[in-house]
Amino acid sequence: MNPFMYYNPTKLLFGKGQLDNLAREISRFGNRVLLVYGGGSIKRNGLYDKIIHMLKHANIEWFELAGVEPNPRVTTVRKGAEICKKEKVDFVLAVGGGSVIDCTKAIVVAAKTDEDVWNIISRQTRATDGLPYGSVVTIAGTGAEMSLSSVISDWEKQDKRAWVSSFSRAKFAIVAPTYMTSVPYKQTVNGIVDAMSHVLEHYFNLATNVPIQDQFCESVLRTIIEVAPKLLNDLENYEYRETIAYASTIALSDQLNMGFIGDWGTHHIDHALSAVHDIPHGGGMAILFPHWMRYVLDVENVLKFKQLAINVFQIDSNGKTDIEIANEGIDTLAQHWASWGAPIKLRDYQITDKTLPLIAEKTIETQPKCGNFKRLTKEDVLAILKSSL
Ligand SMILES: NC(=O)c1ccc[n+]([C@@H]2O[C@H](COP(=O)([O-])OP(=O)(O)OC[C@H]3O[C@@H](n4cnc5c(N)ncnc54)[C@H](O)[C@@H]3O)[C@@H](O)[C@H]2O)c1
Repeated sequence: MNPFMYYNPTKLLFGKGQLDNLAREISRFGNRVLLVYGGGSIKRNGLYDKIIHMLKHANIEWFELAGVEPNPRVTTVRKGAEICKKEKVDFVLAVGGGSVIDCTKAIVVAAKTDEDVWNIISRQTRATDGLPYGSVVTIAGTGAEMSLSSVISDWEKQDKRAWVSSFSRAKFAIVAPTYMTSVPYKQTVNGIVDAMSHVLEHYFNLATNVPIQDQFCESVLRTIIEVAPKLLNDLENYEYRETIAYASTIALSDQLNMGFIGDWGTHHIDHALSAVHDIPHGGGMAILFPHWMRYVLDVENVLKFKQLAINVFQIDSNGKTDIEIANEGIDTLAQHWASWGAPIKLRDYQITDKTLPLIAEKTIETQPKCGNFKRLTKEDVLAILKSSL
């Protein structure tokens, strides 16, 4: 493995009752709070009322930014930053999923500069300061609560960018499976696929001597595969929600990938795809990942695919070539996702071959070094997209 430094100071409060610590955690940093949330699911499941009650009780003044879009827009980030500046907000609280958390990561840096935040998101300049923020996570999948990264779209330019800053690290994350029982079936599937795709992105790396990291990844994948169908048959089951939520958080907390960088090429393709078509991230990953695997599999890297097939998908290797075993593993992954109801082809989102060259162009334009396990050219990206139709 490569030498590494691990530093993740986000305080994680996980599970039943942890929400009760919210006001205490906020009060360590401020008492004028911007509450950021999405389309209103937190009002329907009672979380909003509970949080407002806690803020009032702790004499914390709050302002609100509601309506953060799935695939959050830079225009919404600007709105949030304006509220922070005008109301002298000293802490931002994200309540929701990856979209709300990502939007908050951008708001906190935008609130501390007069520069347009897109310059930071598009990596023309770096953030130099940021307000502190925390999150209450209401949907499992992205793991955005423990990660530095944020993904923001400029819808007018059809541009979606992943960016990082040391100021986008949360002070705390409260992961609340209790409030995840209201997540609808389709979004639950998207989240499960997203968490698995993060683990798979780590798994496909070029480092040598990473047996512990490999087995961490394999055990998370095996557990998700075992629990996901149970959860999908019983959406209100707390224990299944808890397991998937923990898998999702750990998948992007940098604990599975110490000592190497994973591939991430498929994520880059999906960012360009959803910049053009505004589809859910988990849905895009479900379509793209098996096709990326089939495209990059070759005799030089087959052993990693074979290891995945045997250790995670329990493929019987008797009498089969390495390539056959690897392909059976890929097919089994795709079958699991399809059987859970994940989309399997781009046409499931009414996407045709018309926009594929543009998506390939955007992928490489925003990420010239696309993929680490296998570096992809624009032609490679186009071929993967075509096979995903
Ligand atoms: N920052 C990162 O590290 C990272 C990683 C992966 C993906 N992302 C980004 O995150 C975004 C997707 O986030 P997401 O998958 O968490 O979904 P999301 O935040 O977009 O939410 C999806 C939907 O679920 C609803 N929802 C959320 N919680 C709910 C609940 N408890 N009950 C009922 N409905 C609920 C929301 O209102 C929304 O309509 C994408 O923009 C993606 O690019 C970020």
